[in-house]
Amino acid sequence: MSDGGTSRASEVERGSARKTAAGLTYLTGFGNEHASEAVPGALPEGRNSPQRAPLGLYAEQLSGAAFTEPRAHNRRSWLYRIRPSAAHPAFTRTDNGTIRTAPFTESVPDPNRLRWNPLPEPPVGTDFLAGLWTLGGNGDATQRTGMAVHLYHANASMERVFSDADGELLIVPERGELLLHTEFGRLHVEPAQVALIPRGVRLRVELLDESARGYVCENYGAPFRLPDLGPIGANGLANARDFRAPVAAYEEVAGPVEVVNKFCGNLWTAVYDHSPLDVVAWHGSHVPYVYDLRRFNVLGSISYDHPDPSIFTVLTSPSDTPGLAGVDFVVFAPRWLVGEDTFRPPYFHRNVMSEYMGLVEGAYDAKTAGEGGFVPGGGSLHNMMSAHGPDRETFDRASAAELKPQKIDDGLAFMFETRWPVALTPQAAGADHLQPRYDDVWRGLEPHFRA
Ligand SMILES: O=C(O)Cc1cc(O)ccc1O
Ligand SMILES: [Fe+2]
Repeated sequence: MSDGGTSRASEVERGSARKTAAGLTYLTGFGNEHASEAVPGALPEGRNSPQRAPLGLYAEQLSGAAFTEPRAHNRRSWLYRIRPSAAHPAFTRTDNGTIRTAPFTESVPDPNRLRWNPLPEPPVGTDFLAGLWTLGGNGDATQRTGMAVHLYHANASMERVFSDADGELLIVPERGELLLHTEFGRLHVEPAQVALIPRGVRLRVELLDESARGYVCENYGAPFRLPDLGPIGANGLANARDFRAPVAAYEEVAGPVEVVNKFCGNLWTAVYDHSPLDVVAWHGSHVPYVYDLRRFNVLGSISYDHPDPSIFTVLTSPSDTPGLAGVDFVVFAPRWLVGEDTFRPPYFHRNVMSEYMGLVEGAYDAKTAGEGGFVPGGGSLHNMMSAHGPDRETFDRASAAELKPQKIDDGLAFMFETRWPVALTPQAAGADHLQPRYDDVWRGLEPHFRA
């Protein structure tokens, strides 16, 4: 249950950080009451708020749910820290850079199928926060509804600390390993894994490679949870035991530390005289975690037809209407296709939900790969009711394919699927890396009708 405290000095050098990352210890499970102390005796026994917290620490609660939310969904953690979070100077506004927040009203929602190439190379010295670039989203952060789709491209580690009051951050790396220094301890995340930083939890992102690229779903709504399994039974899809939370690790840094706070769509900054990553022990359920998408237990048809991709849901953020997610995180992981007399790739469809898709590696079975196609680091948006599905090449190939068992193991794609249309930021609508002729992939689907 304990891990040594960490000083920033021991991690500045890249080689040692990689060693640290490899040796990280984790707590396992989803939605648990976890507990961890970096120094033995730091965690109070039998109560949350003793008259004097152990070792001269300050006790502080971080609530991710209203105090009164049902027990099954209530989320809070108790942090035992060197200084209370309240000990900070005033925040002042700072530039939002390329980060935007819902409501997204600057451009007219677009019914067209859209596809982007990866973000261009950022200027030298771009950290994770400066490298965040908002594509669009929906809802309203102040109403705690909806979500934003961001991409990031960074080439420097953060010196500053960031927290997001507007939502939780689901980080989906596509290139480059990250070491996430959080109030709860450290998480290592690499492509094919995802990390979740709960609302309000402070974090510093260290790059373990020259540069890092990926996607972020900022979820303003109910915290992501595991989907119910219904008739699937008690096991399958993402198994709870594969989620890993950090063990406590703290920084005792004297001197100025910039802390940036995203609040109702704007960035605010304050210079602290210490690092707020100074939590020596904690317990609770509002915690960051990592999950390896390669652990996803993919279920599918073993008879005929292509099941709806809801069967690939890793995490869901329910809205106030049962079954209608504010956002689902869906993964298209390696799997066998065995359907008989079946068109095996994704079908042609129009969906009341809106679909943003990204690619972590390889290719996706409905979309032709390669230059100008659906490429790792790129993304597509098929908004509410827009017609899409296999491109012409895929349709021709799959309609003629011999239907022997086939392993799809050359890619890892994912989808943020949301109940509300995704409105674009002007920077996404006018991006140089927006592909101008995406519609052409469905050209040449000629009628074959014979009466
Ligand atoms: O459009 C997509 O590629 C995503 C998707 C995949 C699938 O297998 C079925 C429906 C669907 O929207
Ligand atoms: Fe789709």
